[in-house]
Amino acid sequence: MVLSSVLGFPRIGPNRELKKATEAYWAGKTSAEDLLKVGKEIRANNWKLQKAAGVDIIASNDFSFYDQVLDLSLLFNVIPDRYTKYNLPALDTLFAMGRGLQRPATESSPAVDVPALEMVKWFDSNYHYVRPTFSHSTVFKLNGSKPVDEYLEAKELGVETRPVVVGPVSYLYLGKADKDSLDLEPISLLPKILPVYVELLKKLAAAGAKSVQIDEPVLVLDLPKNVQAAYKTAYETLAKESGVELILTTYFGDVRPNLDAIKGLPVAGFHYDFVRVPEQLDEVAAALTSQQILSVGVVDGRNIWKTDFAKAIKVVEAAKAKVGADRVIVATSSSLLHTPVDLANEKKLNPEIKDWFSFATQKLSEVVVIAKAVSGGNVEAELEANKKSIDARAKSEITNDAAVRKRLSEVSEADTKRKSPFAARLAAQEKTLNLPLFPTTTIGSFPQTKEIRINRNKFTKGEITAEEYEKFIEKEIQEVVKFQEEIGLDVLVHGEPERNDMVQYFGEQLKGFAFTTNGWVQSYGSRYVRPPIIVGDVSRPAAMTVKESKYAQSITKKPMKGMLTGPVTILRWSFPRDDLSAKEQCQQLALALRDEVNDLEKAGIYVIQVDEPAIREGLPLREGAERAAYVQWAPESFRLATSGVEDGTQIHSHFCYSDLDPAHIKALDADVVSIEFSKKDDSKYIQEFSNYPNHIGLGLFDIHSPRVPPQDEFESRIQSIVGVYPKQNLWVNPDCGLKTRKWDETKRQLTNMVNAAKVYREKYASA
Ligand code: MET
Ligand SMILES: [Zn+2]
Repeated sequence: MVLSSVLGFPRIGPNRELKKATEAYWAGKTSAEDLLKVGKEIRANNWKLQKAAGVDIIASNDFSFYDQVLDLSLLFNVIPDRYTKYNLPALDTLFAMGRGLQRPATESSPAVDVPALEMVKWFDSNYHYVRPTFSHSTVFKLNGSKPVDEYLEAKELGVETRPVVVGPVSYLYLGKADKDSLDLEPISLLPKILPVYVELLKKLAAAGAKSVQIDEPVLVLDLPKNVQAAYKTAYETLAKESGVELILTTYFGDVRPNLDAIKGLPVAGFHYDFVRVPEQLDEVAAALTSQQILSVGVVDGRNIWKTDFAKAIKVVEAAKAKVGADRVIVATSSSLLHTPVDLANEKKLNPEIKDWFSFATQKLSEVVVIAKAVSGGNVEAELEANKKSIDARAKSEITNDAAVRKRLSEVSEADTKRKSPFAARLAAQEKTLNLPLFPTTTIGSFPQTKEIRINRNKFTKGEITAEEYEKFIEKEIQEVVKFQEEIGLDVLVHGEPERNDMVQYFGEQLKGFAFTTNGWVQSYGSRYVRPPIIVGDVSRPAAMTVKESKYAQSITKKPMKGMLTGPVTILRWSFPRDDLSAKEQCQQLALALRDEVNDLEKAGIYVIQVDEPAIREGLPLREGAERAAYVQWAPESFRLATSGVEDGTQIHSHFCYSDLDPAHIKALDADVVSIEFSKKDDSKYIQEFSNYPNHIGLGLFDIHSPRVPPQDEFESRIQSIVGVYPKQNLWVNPDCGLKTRKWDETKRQLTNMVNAAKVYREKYASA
């Protein structure tokens, strides 16, 4: 009998109950007890749901009020001193580390302003974890009992669970040294943290847990030798001293390059992601001892597609043939945290398309059916229905648009190159645009006010007509344009008032996309996203942004910048197809955007910005062929979208979010790029892009903060940049769009920025 296993379930609740409860608590509207109660209800529902679906191995401790890695930091007492001095209850310490602690001054105490710990992307997903931050003074000790409590809580409900915790090597390797301990290498703390893991595992065993899912996802990264070596130390200790069976769990990639590090470890078994890397089966199976279990992840925890049962069963059968039915478990590829909760909540999806989807709740039955199928159970009806749906999708016109395929097959290399090299383009652009030294601009969005949101809602609900809404948007554009002219910005934007979200706005107008009404997925803390779904071949039925940009240009003599989201970013922030390569999906998006870029140019827009903030996060986790291919096709897609214009049309691009590779950015061949910079106080970082051959704007202020840097601060920032970059290459702009700011701050921030640029312009004009 092959068992079924689910590695974790979304904790946000079917109707975002957790978000509502958490935010109400933060706002001081409800008590901690109220919040704890909601958490308990969500956990109970999740366990019961899984049990009712027939899942054999159900996870506990997959719940979190913020982030599962942060939970471990609290549990292991990895709490930097700056969060302990206010004597907060545990729950508030958790939130202080996750989101910072701000309190106004009172008569008896000064104001508190402690920033949050660093937040980092969880591998290549859109989930973010809070980075463990270690210092020489960190003292590991058990500081609570969350995993044990939640195990017992499930048990009381009659549900036997398998607790899940992030393992010691991954926990340390995902962390970093605190500011005061920069010489500390986190992995060197292994001997100190192991006893605390042992204590925790012993407590779980004492509570009755027979096995524990111990997540070691860093095994899919390129690991340094000392980290690889840490596995043996860690797991020999844990296995020997804890008295509980461990299932060492990996996901999101290929473990083979690190297989030697875990081969022969005294654990009960291993879990691998065979959705991402089915090819690893032979080698990982061969590395098992004769007793060890193989948990086979075949139901995708990262996407919304119905599992192709025939394909999944083949993989499980192959595993069975290698290790025997009693040592195989059928599982989700990863936790289901990254999928929306329940497809049943979607009332508006086209039924043809809806039949292709499977959200977390539906995936539970999938694991169960596959396990039954390979155990000889009778699931004929389920297999047949599944085959019908899979075949229908493969044959559907939505997934096969002959015109799109033909157009893509005709793309030539010339289509991905501008007509002339940068120098010639620049000369042509100087004529069209006639910009001063240190041209000033913004990144696109202006404050999304309450009024904007109210009117958009009214329009969506049909409470105002399209004409009324259009008039409202025009009025917003007028105000934004007028303001920019008043303070003397050089390249204007229309402010993006018509856009709900920089990806959704385009997805809604492109053919090949579907949208959910309730398909929320946790991004970080109480922030959830609802990614569009690429369901079929993508094309652009009609212009998407021309009307607004053209209108904006018609009311000013200054150049108006058109504003688009790039192909890589649209792909990365959507649920992609699993039946077409990422590269081809990106190229289809690029062609659709190319039409838009060309139409903007035709409409008299001669500066066009194509944002690619997600280009870095798309980089495959490991070095190798896949990564090498990505750094080719991702910039190439951008160039395919932007190379149809004349030399005199200036193409901008924009990036925010950390750690860009200058070589990667260079490959876009954009005339001007703007990058996030204001928070990088590292004096080395300023050099990073100094060889960038085209023009560049380093973001001069943090758009996430209401703080208004005074003019002289802007001047000294410009001063330090002018020392490193050729001054004729430089633009002056913020870090990113201003949509989350208030008007008052924005006005003062931009005024100071523009005035500082003017000072430098005059200085060099007279020099
Ligand atoms: C995350 S990048 C955002 C760019 C977009 N044009 C904006 O200004 O909001
Ligand atoms: Zn940005």
